[in-house]
Amino acid sequence: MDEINPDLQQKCEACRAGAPQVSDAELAELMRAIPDWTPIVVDGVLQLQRVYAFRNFAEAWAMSNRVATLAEEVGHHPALLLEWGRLTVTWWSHKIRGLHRMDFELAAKTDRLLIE
Ligand SMILES: C[C@H](O)[C@H](O)[C@H]1CNC2=NC(N)=NC(=O)C2=N1
Repeated sequence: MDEINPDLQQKCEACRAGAPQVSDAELAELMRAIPDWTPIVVDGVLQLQRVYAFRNFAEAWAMSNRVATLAEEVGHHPALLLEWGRLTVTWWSHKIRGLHRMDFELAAKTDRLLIE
């Protein structure tokens, strides 16, 4: 098992067991900041999901690379489903099996990676 990069671990507030999940009130408030995203529940775990549409596979692929680069920078990772003309991005915090404020921040950052 290769050494876990300690500063990456520190960087990701949401990646620690015991990190706080957002409350229902915070969820409602935070969702207003990311109106194009949808809260979903998968295997009992609350997650944030958005489907981005593109003209072809290459553009969806390029966006997936930008999101992957963001994830590596912050040490917090989404699920990415890459298809022809579509990229589905799903953010949640694995360790706490739910949503941390960081998931909302990263959803907003993901939107800013779109190149119109
Ligand atoms: C060791 C590594 O830093 C941790 O497993 C990180 C990796 N990326 C992660 N990403 C997400 N979304 N949740 C996590 O709990 C998580 N943990």
